[in-house]
Formats: sequence, C-alpha cells, structure tokens
Amino acid sequence: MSAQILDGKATAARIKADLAERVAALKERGITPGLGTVLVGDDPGSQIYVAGKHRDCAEVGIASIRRDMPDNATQAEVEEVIDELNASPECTGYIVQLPLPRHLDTQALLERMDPAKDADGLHPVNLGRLVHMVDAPLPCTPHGIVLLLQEYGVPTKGAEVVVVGRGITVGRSLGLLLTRRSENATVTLCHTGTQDLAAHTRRADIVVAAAGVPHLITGDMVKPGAAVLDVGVSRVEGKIAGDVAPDVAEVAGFLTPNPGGVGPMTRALLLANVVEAAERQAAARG
Ligand SMILES: Nc1nc2c(c(=O)[nH]1)N[C@@H](CN(C=O)c1ccc(C(=O)N[C@@H](CCC(=O)O)C(=O)O)cc1)CN2
Repeated sequence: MSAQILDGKATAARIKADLAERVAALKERGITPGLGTVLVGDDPGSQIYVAGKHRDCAEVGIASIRRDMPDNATQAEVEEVIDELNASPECTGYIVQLPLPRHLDTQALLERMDPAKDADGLHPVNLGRLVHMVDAPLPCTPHGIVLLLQEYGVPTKGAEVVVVGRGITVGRSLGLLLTRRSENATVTLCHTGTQDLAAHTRRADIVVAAAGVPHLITGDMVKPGAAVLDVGVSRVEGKIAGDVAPDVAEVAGFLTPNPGGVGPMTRALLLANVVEAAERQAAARG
C-alpha cells in the first residue's frame, strides 16, 4: 500500500487563483492590498520563505513591502520598523519572520504589532480571540493543515489527532483550531517531555509532525491508514529533511510531501489573511 498524497502545492494554487480574483475586485474599488515582511538576519531558510511570500504576492496582485534588516539590528531598530508598518496606509498586513536572532525579544515585538495588521494571526490578541472562538486572522500553517485535510476528505470530527511540537506557529495553535466545534477532533499535543511518543502516534488517525527533528516519525509509529502531515523542515547537507521518514508512505493512508505539502499552504493562507483584512477595511469604508 502507498499513501495518497496530500498535494499542498496544487491546493495552494487553487486558493491563490481565488485570491487573485478577490484582489482584482478590490483594485476595481481603488484598494490594493499590501503585505509587509520584516526579516532580520541571514538565516537561509527565512530568506527562502520570505522570497517565496513576495513571489506569491506578485502572482495574485498584492503589493510587496520588504523590510530586511541586518543580523545585528537592535530591538529599538526593529521596533521602529514595526511602528512604521503599523502607520503605513499601503500596508494592509505584515509579518515578522521567525525565528528572530536570539538577542531580540520576540514576544515584545509581536505585541507591538497592530493586531488589525497581524497577517500571521500570532499576535496575543488574535490568539486570544482564537481561544475564545471569536473571529480573527488564523495562524497560517494550522489553517493550511485544516484546509488540506478538508480538501482530501480526511475527517476530523471525532478523530484522534496527535500533534508533535508545541511551538506557537504550528502545534499549540493547531490544537486550538482542531478542537473548535467545526473540526471537533480530540487533540493530544506531544513535545520533548512526552514519555512514549510512539504509544501516542500509533493510536492517532491523524499525525502532524512539527518538531523539526529529521525523520522523527517512522513507519512503525503510525497506524495503518492514518493521515500524516509533515511540517518539520531541517536542512541536511543542503537538502530538505522533514520530520517524517520515507517508510511512513508504506503505512499511512494520506501523506503530505515535503517540500510541496504544508509549506505552500502556509504561504497561501498568509495571502488569504491579507486579502481578508483588505476586504474588512473596504467594508468599513462603505
Ligand atoms: N512569521 C512566521 N514565521 C515563520 C512561520 C510563519 O508561519 N510565520 N512558519 C515557518 C516558516 N514558514 C513561514 O514563514 C514557511 C515554511 C515553509 C514554506 C515553504 O513554502 N516551503 C516549501 C519549500 C521551500 C524550500 O525550503 O525550498 C515547501 O514546503 O514546499 C513557506 C513558509 C517558520 N517561521
């Protein structure tokens, strides 16, 4: 048996085609959505992701605003850029690319952002809204995962989901999304303190691996027929290695490729947050 591929690239292309139409409609009303990115330092992965985000913007007609800063940028310098984007009428929404260099206070910078311009859905106000099940921009990777499961008819209602990794961009936020009444999954969040990871993953209908540990999830840790989503990205000898080992394809029922699975969905859902923010601003204008 070989798993059915959950094709994030193809699904993201459909989402982007729909967004391009919505952007065209906004432009007819004189509104051009703009995405800002704040990138500090020269982390190779972050450089690739930010470049991809701006390529996507060009594809759907969203204006790009890039603020690249050196690795030794100070907290005050990054705060100044955040203040500028908060005030900029051209910037509908923006992101601070993570991770930031260690000398910067990530939490303070995220909190300084205008929550109405938080295109990542990672501002504490927006995460708080998600906890309260109130409308807010959703974190991009978790949202992309939920849509990818829906696209391929993988049921979440009543499903046992094991998420490996408790980071805010994926694991913790995904737990919030999947336990909404609309998804109704039962979620176990595993992390470095989990005693017997395999005992959890073997029970799961859906496994989401977001630990950043190459080939952490192996075929013997997966229930036959389960859906396995590989979020982890490690660069080993210049090549991408996911958290999921190749032998999982022989056991799983559904599997995301990596690259080409969750990554493109993350980028598409970022654009969706920008377009939705622009539509909200247009509605407020009347
Ligand atoms: N502010 C944020 N920082 C980070 C986030 C995030 O959602 N917001 N998530 C990750 C990285 N990430 C988004 O920025 C991201 C990861 C992967 C991809 C992607 O398209 N990957 C491609 C492969 C690209 C390559 O490495 O060659 C794929 O999977 O096909 C996009 C965005 C951490 N930081």
